[in-house]
Amino acid sequence: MDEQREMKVKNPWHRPVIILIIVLIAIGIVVMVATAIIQNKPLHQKYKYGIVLDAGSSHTSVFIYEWPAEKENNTGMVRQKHACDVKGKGISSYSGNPAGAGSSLTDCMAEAQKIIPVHRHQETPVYLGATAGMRLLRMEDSSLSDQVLDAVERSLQTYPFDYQGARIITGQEEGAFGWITVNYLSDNFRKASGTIGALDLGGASTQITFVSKENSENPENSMDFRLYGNPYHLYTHSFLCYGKDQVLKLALAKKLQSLEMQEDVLKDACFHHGYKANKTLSSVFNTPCVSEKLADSPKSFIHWGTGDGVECQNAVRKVFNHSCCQYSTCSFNGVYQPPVEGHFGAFSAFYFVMNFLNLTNDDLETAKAKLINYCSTPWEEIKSSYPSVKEKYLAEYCFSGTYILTLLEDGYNFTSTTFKNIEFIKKIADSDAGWTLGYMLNLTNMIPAEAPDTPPLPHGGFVSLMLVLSLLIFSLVIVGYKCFRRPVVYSSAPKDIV
Ligand SMILES: Nc1ccn([C@@H]2O[C@H](COP(=O)(O)OP(=O)(O)OP(=O)(O)O)[C@@H](O)[C@H]2O)c(=O)n1
Ligand SMILES: [Ca+2]
Repeated sequence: MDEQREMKVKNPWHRPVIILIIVLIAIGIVVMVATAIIQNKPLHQKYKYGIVLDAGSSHTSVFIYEWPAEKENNTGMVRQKHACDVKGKGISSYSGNPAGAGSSLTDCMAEAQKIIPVHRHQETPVYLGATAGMRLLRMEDSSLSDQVLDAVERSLQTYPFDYQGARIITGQEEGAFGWITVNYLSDNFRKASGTIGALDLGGASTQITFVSKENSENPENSMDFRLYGNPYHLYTHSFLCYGKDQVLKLALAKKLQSLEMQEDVLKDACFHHGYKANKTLSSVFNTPCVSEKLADSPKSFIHWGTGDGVECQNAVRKVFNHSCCQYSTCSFNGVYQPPVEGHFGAFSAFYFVMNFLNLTNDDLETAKAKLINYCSTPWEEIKSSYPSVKEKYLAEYCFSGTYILTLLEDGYNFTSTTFKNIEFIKKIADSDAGWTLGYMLNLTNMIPAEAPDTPPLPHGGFVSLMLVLSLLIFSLVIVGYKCFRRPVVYSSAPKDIV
């Protein structure tokens, strides 16, 4: 019978071996990817903590920072976890009762004990930095400022944290650490994309800090840093007495000095029409910022608002002395300042005041016009429009707004064009802008001079790459198998020969 017989001439064990190889490759890939994922998956985050007390002239704030324990040297990792405002005034107001300065901290420090996990307490550093209020107290009486610092030190040592010291920081530190804070939070050091300047306005001093191309004409205004492998040449200056509370005293004192001796009514264009308050002379002259004391004058005066924004501007300009400058350019009071460069973040009272006045998004001309209008609003109307705002704050916003615009324009020499480069900010990435974060980063060596070695790929990228490559290999093996497997050979057998 002629019968075509189909016959495979393949090696009988060929197919199972290839299948076994493919299965082994697949298992190998799965194991490889699984290992990569497990090996590289972020560990359950363990956090470390640090506490910084900002003992400002008007009040004290306690800041708690946290960062992933295993990523101490990665920039951008430290964040503000909590902020607590200490009740009452700043520590310098306790010069008559130093112990009170210590006990004022108890509520906020108790909060810190609750927020930070107990097993981290012992290793959590605590720093207190005091600013312009304490600088002024030290100028008046250094033994009093020492007593206040001793009292806060004794208080802070009673907590289970790692107490690292309480000191009055310098104006340069205040400016530079504020600059570090805003640029750290904006991730500008890692991106190396250029930095922003920092403008800080407190109750008793104000700081301006920015990177300048100019060679500094005064070493006191210059600071050099190397951060993450990049050098930064900073211009910084802190004006003691030019915080908004002290400058108000300065402006009032100038007016009081020009009053006729017998008068006891002080007409003030920076306060609203209808505002009237009895004030003592000592409430104005109780600071080293106001040098000439008034003799032969009534012990109190009536502070009488006339609400004239333009006149207020003229009065505020008088607190800046432009008559002497021994450098190529100055801000005011003979202080060297190169022209402002780049973008700026303006925080603390710059923000509080401009935000209250709703001027944070305006250009300079609009802001001035709106402010003049605000200053001319009668006091009764202001009070009824903002019933929940403390009267003391409310009464001063016309003055403070005028001071801020004058300081920026006449003091620091911002123009209508460069004013647009100022952003009024309170927080960046949920952390307050201020000097405290930069201070802690510096003291805990968390900003290295050189860029730390980091893996070329982030974890997510690494895992994805592994996955894609594995799938590619797998597909290639399948395709290879299909294309190159030995063809099935059919052969026609010769008819049976009988
Ligand atoms: N919501 C707020 C909070 C504060 N202030 C005022 O803003 C000023 C500055 O506050 P702050 O930046 O906290 O100053 P300090 O740090 O206390 O002062 P310094 O930095 O000069 O030591 C103070 O006059 C305060 O009364 C305000 O107008 N509105
Ligand atoms: Ca401050």
